[in-house]
Amino acid sequence: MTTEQTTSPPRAGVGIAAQGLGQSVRSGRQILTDICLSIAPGELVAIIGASGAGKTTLLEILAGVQRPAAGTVTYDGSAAAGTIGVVPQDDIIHRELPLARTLRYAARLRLPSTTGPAEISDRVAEVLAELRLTDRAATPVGLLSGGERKRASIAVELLTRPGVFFLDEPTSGLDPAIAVELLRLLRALVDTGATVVLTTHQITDVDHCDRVVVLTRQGRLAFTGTPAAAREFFGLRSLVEVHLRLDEATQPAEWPDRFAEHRAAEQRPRTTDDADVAATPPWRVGRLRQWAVLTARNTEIVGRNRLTLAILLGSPLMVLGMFALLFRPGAFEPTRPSPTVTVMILFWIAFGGFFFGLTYGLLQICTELPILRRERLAGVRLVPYLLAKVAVLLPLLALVDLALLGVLRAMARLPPVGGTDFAALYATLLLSSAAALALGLLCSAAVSDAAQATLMLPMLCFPQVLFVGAILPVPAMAAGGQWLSYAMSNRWAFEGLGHTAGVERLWRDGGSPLGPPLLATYGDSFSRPVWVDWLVLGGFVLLFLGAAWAVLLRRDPRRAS
Ligand SMILES: Nc1ncnc2c1ncn2[C@@H]1O[C@H](COP(=O)(O)OP(=O)(O)OP(=O)(O)O)[C@@H](O)[C@H]1O
Repeated sequence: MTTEQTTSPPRAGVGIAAQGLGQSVRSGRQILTDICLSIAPGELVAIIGASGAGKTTLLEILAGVQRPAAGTVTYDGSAAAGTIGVVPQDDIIHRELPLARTLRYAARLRLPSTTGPAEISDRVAEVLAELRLTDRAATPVGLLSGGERKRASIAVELLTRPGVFFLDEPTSGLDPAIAVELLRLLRALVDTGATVVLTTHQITDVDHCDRVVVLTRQGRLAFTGTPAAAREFFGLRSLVEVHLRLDEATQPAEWPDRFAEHRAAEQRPRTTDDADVAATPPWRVGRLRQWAVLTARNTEIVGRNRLTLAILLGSPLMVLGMFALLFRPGAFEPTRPSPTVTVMILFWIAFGGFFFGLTYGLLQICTELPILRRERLAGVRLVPYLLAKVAVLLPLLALVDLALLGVLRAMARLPPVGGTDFAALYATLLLSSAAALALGLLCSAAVSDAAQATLMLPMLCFPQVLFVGAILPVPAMAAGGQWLSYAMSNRWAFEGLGHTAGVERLWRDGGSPLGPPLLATYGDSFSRPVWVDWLVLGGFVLLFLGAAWAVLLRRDPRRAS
C-alpha cells in the first residue's frame, strides 16, 4: 500500500503523557482515578477494560475532547495537541453524499484556506487510495459496508495528516476478517509515523498493538506496557482472560497497587519530555470560508435528498391548498367585508409562516449532533454553522411564503393590495418564518434526538395559537395571557399583517355591521406601524439564534469537566 504520497508532508508522530488523570460525573461518582501513562510517538495503543471501565472517557480525555476533573495531558511536552484525528464510535458523516464529495467538503473545512481545488482533489484521492476506498469514491456514504464506513470515517481525519489518531472501538460490529484488515491499516498509519490510540472490546486486537492500557472496572490503571509484558504481569497465556483475572482481586486497588510496585521497579519509560518532534501547530479555516463550505454542503444534502425536499416544499403547498378550500373569496371586499373571516385568514397565514419556519428548523441540528461535535474538534465554529443552516433554509421559506401570499391574493382571499403593501405583507411573513426557523434551530440544539424534537412541536405551536390575540383578542385575555402574548412572535406577525391589510379601516368604514364592534374588541391591535413589528420579529430572530449558539456552546464536551 502507498503510504507516503507526493503532495503530503511527512507525518510526525506525537508522544502523549498523562499525569494523575481523574474524572467524575455529575452524581459525583469517580469514573477514572489517578491514571498515569506515557505513549511514545509512533505507537499503536489499545485501551481495554470491562464495559463501563472508562475506556471511552480516557480516550476522550487523551484526545482533548473532554476536560479531566484532575490531572494533565501533554503532547510532546506541550499542552497544545496540534493536529489530531478523532474517530468516534458511530459512523458520523453525512450519509447522503458520495464518499469523495464528503471528503472534499471535509477537506475544505479542515485544510488551510490557501489549499487550492486541485490540491484538495489530490489530497482526497491520496486518502482514498491510502484507505483502499478509491473504487467507492462515487458511492453515497450510506451505501458503504460497515467496514468501508469505518475507513471513510478515518479518511476524514486522515485528510490533515494528523500526528495522532484516537479511535473509539473501531473494530466493533466488524466481522473478524474486516477487523484485522482495519488494524493492518492502522499499523500502516503508525508505520508512516502517526501515533494511534484506540479502545476495544476485542482482546485479539491487542496482539496487533505495541502497547496495551488495561483499566479495572473502577477506572484505575491496572497495567500499561507491551502485550507480552501484560501477559507476563497478569500470569496469563492469553489476554482473553484478563477481565477474569482482574475480577479475582479482593480489593479494587489490588491490581493497580501491584502495577505501581511493578512500574517502580521497571526502567523509566520514554516520556514526552524526551520527545524531539513538535506537534504540528493547528490552523483554523476562516469563518467566512466555513460558512461557505457548510452552506454548499447543506444545499447539496438537501438537493440530493429528493424526498426531504419534496416534503419541505410540498407540505406548505398542501397547506396553501387547504386555505384556498377553506376561505371564500371576497372577505376583504370593502363594500361587503366579512370581518371575522378576515381575522381568521390573517391569523392562519401568520401561523402558516410560523409553522413552516419551525418545522424547517426543528430537525436540523439534533439529527447531526455527533457530526457537529466531531467537526467542532476540527475547528468548525458555531456562528458559521448556524448561519449556514439559515442560508439554505431561508430561501426555501422565502419561496413558500411568496407562493402562499401570491396565490391567496390572486384568488381574492387577500385584499387587492398594490406592490408596496404586498411587499410589506411579504416582509412580515418572511420575518415571522425566520423567527420561527431560529426558534426551531434553538429547540433542535437543545434536545438529544429527533423524537424529542418532534414531541416539542405541539408545545411550541399551542401558545402561538392561543396567545396571539386572534382567536381571543389580547384585550380580552387575562393579565397573564396578555403578558405572555408579547413573547409570541406570531402575535407581531398577525398584527403586522392586519395593519398592512388595512383591517382597522375595513372594519370601521366597511359595509359590515359586525366591523365596528369587532374593532372595539381588538382595541389598537392593528394600529402600530408595521416597522415596529418588523423590529420585534428581527429581535426574535437574533434572540433565538443567539440562544441556539449559547446552548450549543454549553453542550460542547470540552467545556464540561
Ligand atoms: N456523562 C455521563 N454521565 C453519567 N455517567 C457517565 C457519563 N459518561 C460516562 N458515564 C459513566 O462512566 C462510566 C465509564 O463510561 P465509558 O463510556 O468511558 O466506559 P467504557 O469503558 O468506554 O464502556 P463501554 O465499553 O461499555 O463503551 C460508565 O459507567 C458510564 O455509565
